[in-house]
Amino acid sequence: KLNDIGVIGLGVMGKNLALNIVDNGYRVSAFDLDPVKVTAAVAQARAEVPGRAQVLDGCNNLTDMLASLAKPRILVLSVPAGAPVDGVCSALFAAGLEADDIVIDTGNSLWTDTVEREQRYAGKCVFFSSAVSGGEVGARFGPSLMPSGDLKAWQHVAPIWKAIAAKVDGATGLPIERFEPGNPVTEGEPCTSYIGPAGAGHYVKMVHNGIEYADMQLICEAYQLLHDGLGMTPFAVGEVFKGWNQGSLNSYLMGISAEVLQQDDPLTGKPLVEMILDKAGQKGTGLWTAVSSLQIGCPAPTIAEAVYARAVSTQKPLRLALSQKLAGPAGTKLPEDEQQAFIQALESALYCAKVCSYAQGFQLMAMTAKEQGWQLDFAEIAKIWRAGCIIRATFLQSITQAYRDNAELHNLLMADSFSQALSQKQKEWRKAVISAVSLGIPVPCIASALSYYDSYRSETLPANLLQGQRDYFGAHSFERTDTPAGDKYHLNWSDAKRELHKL
Ligand SMILES: O=C(O)[C@H](O)[C@@H](O)[C@H](O)[C@H](O)COP(=O)(O)O
Repeated sequence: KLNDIGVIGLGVMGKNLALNIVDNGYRVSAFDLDPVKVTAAVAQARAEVPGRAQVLDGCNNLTDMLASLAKPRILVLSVPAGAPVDGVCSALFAAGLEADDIVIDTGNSLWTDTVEREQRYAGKCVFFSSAVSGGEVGARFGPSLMPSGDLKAWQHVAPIWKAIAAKVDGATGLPIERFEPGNPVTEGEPCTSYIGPAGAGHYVKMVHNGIEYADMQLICEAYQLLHDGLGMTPFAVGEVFKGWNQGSLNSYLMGISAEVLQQDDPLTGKPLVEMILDKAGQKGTGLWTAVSSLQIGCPAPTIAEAVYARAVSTQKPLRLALSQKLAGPAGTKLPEDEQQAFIQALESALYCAKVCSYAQGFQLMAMTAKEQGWQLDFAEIAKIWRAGCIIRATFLQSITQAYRDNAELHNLLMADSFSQALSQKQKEWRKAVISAVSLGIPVPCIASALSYYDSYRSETLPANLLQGQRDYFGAHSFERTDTPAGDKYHLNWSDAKRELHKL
């Protein structure tokens, strides 16, 4: 009997996706340039559920893989973004791939590359894509999947994707999680649905990662405030996070942050986090999101600040030098009697800033969708992010609801549920930022989100002076508040009479 699907690239994500597909009853062919990885994956599939019928067939080359698959063939690529994707495609064409075979790129590819590949490979194969979120455990037991491209191809892929995707309870919206090989979650709503034409899925995943950056940075800022500002141990901060994880800040990232903070270093016995060098890595998706927001003119300061925070963290020598040169506030600890109120205020601040970073991400997707002519369903996107992915959080249910109430929502801050919550919590948010500033502790994301909030609730912004400045030095002209929109004026600043001209 021919197999149902092939997986190419058996690194952590590829191997786990393959095992997940096998768990769900599909026959899988697996290939990797490294034969050791093939043997290991086949052995793991056998060992995890001894004696089970469905198998993982290891292939020695792509020709064998193509021969082992039912047509039209479905091939999952789990290789690094960029040239490796094209490398595998060329090798598949050489091995005999056919025009209606479906190739699915599951890496973190730049969305414009995906658009270009679909066109470039048209007639040689159906180049499809499905971004995957959830890391290695997600890939193994249920990721969030963001497929896009040819709709007919999706019809072929959908049954497998819906089977392997994370699941949520339809009524509560809560994840249904089980991490047992051979015993997949089959009940509940799958966290995957067709996103749109080529590139749309990778764009949505990119924004997911931009929001992920902001979420992570916000939690890190809270940690530094509690650790440096209140003198709490990492373990004690972990306890606070565990408490917050029971409330409106419930999320996968909050949960793992508590675990990381309460983990001791196997080598020294000290809190592991105190042995980890404070230099953050990044592989590009957050940066792409910030760049996309700047290009399209969608304010996403909290996402951008999260990218910058990673950048400044890598400049350790400069920070060490400047920490000896630059003065800061005298008091660096919050008095005991203010600590409880501060922890509460910080919880509100984190919630408000989190809402703002999601508002930035969803508005960015909406503006790009308009530009690209995509029909993105934001209620559905929030729904498939409720489980499996890195930003999974109960609060995504409220976003789903907000877009179900109004699919044309311009910005999440317009939704009553969020505008009321932020209006109610903004006092505490300000208190947290004021304390951070007076303690000299950097909160680029918590504070930029507050400025974002205050900018959007400002009927008038100082852009009137800015237009005056631009007109003064560059005759860039300005619109007036008392004439029809679009009418442009320029004042002759260098002329003593300073005449105003309608352009
Ligand atoms: O959704 C996910 O499963 C993750 O986001 C995944 O895609 C990956 O871990 C990031 O790419 C890490 O990104 P950085 O290395 O840029 O932090």
